[in-house]
Amino acid sequence: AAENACRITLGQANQVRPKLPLLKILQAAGAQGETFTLKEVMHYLGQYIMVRQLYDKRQQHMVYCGGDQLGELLGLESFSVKDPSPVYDMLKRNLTSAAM
Ligand SMILES: C[C@@H](c1ccc(Cl)cc1)n1cnc(-c2ccccc2)c1-c1c(C(=O)NCCN2CCN(C3CCCCC3)CC2)[nH]c2cc(Cl)ccc12
Repeated sequence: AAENACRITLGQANQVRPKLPLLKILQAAGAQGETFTLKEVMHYLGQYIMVRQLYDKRQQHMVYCGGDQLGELLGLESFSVKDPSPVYDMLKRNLTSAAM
């Protein structure tokens, strides 16, 4: 019925499609497929930072991504997880809506 159709489209509506450079980073962290929720994108980016050991072991909120593809995408050598704005700016540039 209509509400089911609505739920199906809503389900699809919050999917995003990462552009290739970001998709490669997510896949390096174990992501499968080409469309994700924003929550999944953030999860895989966090996993990527952990697996590539880009965070400072002593100051664990600091991420040193210079020289890594993540740093290329962010245009940053480092950032603090306490200020997500550079990450959101990068996502705006590297995510398209998958609903289309
Ligand atoms: C609140 C959240 C966040 C989420 C988004 C943003 Cl833009 C900032 C901040 N967050 C808080 N600390 C982290 C973090 C810190 C160091 C290393 C890895 C992750 C995260 C990030 C997550 C995540 O999915 N976080 C789950 C719980 N984290 C706690 C921290 N844990 C580790 C901290 C370092 C030592 C080992 C555990 C991992 C699980 N995804 C991210 C992706 C990026 Cl581009 C940057 C940071 C994160």
